[in-house]
Amino acid sequence: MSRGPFVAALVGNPNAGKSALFNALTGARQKIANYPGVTVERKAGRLLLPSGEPVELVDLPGSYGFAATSPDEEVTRKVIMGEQAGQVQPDVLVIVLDASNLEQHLVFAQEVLELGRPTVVALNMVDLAARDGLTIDPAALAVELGVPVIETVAVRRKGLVELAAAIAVARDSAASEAAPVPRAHVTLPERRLLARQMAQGATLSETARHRIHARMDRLLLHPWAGPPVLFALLFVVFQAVFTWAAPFQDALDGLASALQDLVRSELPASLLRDLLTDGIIGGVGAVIVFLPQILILFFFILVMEATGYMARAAFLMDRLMAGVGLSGRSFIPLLSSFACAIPGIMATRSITDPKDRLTTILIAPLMTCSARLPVYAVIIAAFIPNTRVLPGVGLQGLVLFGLYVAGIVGAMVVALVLRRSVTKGAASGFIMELPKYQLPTVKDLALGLWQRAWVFLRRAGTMIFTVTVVLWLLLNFPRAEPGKSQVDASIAGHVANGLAVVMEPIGFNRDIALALIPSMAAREVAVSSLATSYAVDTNDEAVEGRALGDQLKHHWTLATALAFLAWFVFAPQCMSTIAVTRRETNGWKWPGFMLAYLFGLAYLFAGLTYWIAVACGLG
Ligand SMILES: Nc1nc2c(ncn2[C@@H]2O[C@H](COP(=O)(O)OP(=O)(O)OP(=O)(O)O)[C@@H](O)[C@H]2O)c(=O)[nH]1
Ligand SMILES: [Mg+2]
Repeated sequence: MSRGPFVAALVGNPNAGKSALFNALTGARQKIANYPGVTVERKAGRLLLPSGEPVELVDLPGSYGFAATSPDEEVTRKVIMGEQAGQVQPDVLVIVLDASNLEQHLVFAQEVLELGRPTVVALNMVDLAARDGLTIDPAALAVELGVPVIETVAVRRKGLVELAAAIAVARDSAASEAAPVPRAHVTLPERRLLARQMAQGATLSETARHRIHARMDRLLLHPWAGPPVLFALLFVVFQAVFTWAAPFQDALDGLASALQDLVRSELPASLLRDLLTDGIIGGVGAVIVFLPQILILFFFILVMEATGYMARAAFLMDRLMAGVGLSGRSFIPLLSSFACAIPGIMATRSITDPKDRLTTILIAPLMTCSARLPVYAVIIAAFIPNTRVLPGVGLQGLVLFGLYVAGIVGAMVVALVLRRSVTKGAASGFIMELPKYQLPTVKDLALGLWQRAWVFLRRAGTMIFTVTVVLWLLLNFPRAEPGKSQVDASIAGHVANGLAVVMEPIGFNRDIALALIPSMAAREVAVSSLATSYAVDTNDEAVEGRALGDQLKHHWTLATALAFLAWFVFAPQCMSTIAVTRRETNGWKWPGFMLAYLFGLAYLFAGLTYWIAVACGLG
C-alpha cells in the first residue's frame, strides 16, 4: 500500500490548547489554507517523529461534540470521519484535554474514543491544574480511557517528545490492525456521568476551593448558559444605575438649587449674578448630579474586574467577536471605552494584528462612554415614565440598557462591514489566561471609585466649567432689545439658527443645535448647555426655578427626545477622541473617516427614530 505520510489530527474542546500544541510540535513547518468549499481554516504541518520520520499533523477547530452544528465543528466531525473533501482521514487521533477542566473535556473525548480509532491523549495544561491545587494521575486516566495519556504543557514545550513517541506507537498499531473496533455507544447524560466518575477517579488531590471555582467556570463559561448570565448581570447593573442613584441625585440637585437661591438673595440683580446662577451653578451643577450614577456603574465594573469575572466575560465574548471578524483581544479596549474612548483606544496597542486594531479603534466610540450617561439620564428621566415593566424591572433602566445595547450592536455591525471592506483581512487568534476567582478588597474598590469620582469632578471643574462659561457669554452677547429673545439675539443663537436648518429634518430644534456644538468638547456639556440656554431665555422667575427636566418637557416632543437619544448613540465623540485616534493611526485619514461615518450614522438613526416616532403619533 503506497500513500502519503501518516496523518495525525488534534481534536478536543475549544481552548484545550490544540493550536498551542500544534505550533509547538510543528514549528515553522506549517501550511494554512481553507478547506475546499468552507471558510474554516485548514492548518496542517509536519511533525518529525523521534525516528526522524515525518507525520502530517492537522489542527482541528475545537468542538463540544459530533452533533454540533457550527461550520467549524462540522469540519472537525467530517475530518475525523474521513468525509471532508481535501483531507485524508487521520490515522491517529490526538485528543487534547485541559487538565484543569478535566470533567468537561472528557465528555467529547469519550465520543471520539467510541470510534475505536488509534488514539493518544495529551493531558495538557497540567501547569494550570497544579497552580489550582489539582493533581491528576495520568496512569489512572490511561486505564480508564484505555489509551495512552501523556502530560503536556504546550506553552512550555513540556511533554512534546513523549507525545510524539506515543503517536509513533499508535501509528504502528494502526498499520497492523485491520479495522477500527468501535466501542459501545452511550448517550450524552451517561457520558457526562462517566466523565465525572473518570475525572474523580484520576484526581489524586483537589482543594475544596478548586472544586467550587471549577463549578463556577462550568456555568459562567458554558457556551449556552454563560452569555445569558452575562447579559442578566449587565441588565441588573443598568437597573441599579437608576434606582440606587435617585436619592443621592435628589440631594445633589437640592444642594445646587439652594446654592442658586443663596446667590440670588445675596447679590443684586446683574449679569454677574446671572453668570453665577445660570452659567456656573446651573450648568456645572446639571452635570455634577450624575456623579452617583457614574459611581454605581463603576462600582459594578470594578467588582467584575476584581473578582476575575471580567476576563471570563472577554473569554465568552471571544466567540461572538469572532463572528464579526474581531477577537477577544478587542474586548478589553472596547470595555474600557465604556468609561472613556481615550483609554480604550490607547489600550488597542495590545492588539498585534494591525487591521484588528484599526477596526477596534474605529468602533470604540460606539461604546457608550460615561460622559454620555448624564445626557441619556436627563432625557430618560424627563420623557420616559418611571413605571415598572415587570416586578423589579423599571422602564427607565430598560431604556438605558437598550441604548447601551444599541451602541454595542451598532459597533458589531460596523465591525462586520469594515472587516469585509476597508479593514479586510484574516481574523487573528486570541490568547488569554483566566485569572483565579477572588473576593474584591474594600480598599481597592474604594480607591478605584475615588479615582473615578476625581476624574469626573476634575472634568466638571475644568473643561465643562470653561465650556459652560464661554457658552454663557456667547448666549448673553450681544444683548437683546427688551422684550426680544436673548438667545435669538446672541452669537451662539445665530450659529445655532444656521445649524438648525440642517438639523430640522431629524426633529432637532434650535436649542439642540445649540447644545451639539459645545458637546464636541465634552459630552456632558450637552446637559449643561441646555440648562444654561433655557435659563438665559426665561425672564419669569417662577419658570426659571424649574428643573431642567421640566424645561425639556415644556420645549420638546417625545419624538424629538427619542431622536436626540439616538443621535447620541452614534454621534462622534469629543475632540479628544478624534485627537487620540489621529495620534494612534498616524494621520488624519482614519479620524476623518471616523468623524464622517459616525456623523452619517447619527443623522440617519436620529432621523429614522424621529420619523418613526412621528408616524406613531408621538410628535
Ligand atoms: N498555561 C498553559 N496555557 C496553555 C497551555 N496550552 C495552551 N495554553 C493556552 O491556552 C489558550 C488556548 O489555547 P489554544 O491552543 O488556542 O486552544 P485550542 O484548543 O486551539 O482552541 P480552539 O482553536 O478554540 O479550539 C491559549 O491562550 C494558550 O496559550 C498549557 O499547557 N499551559
Ligand atoms: Mg485552535
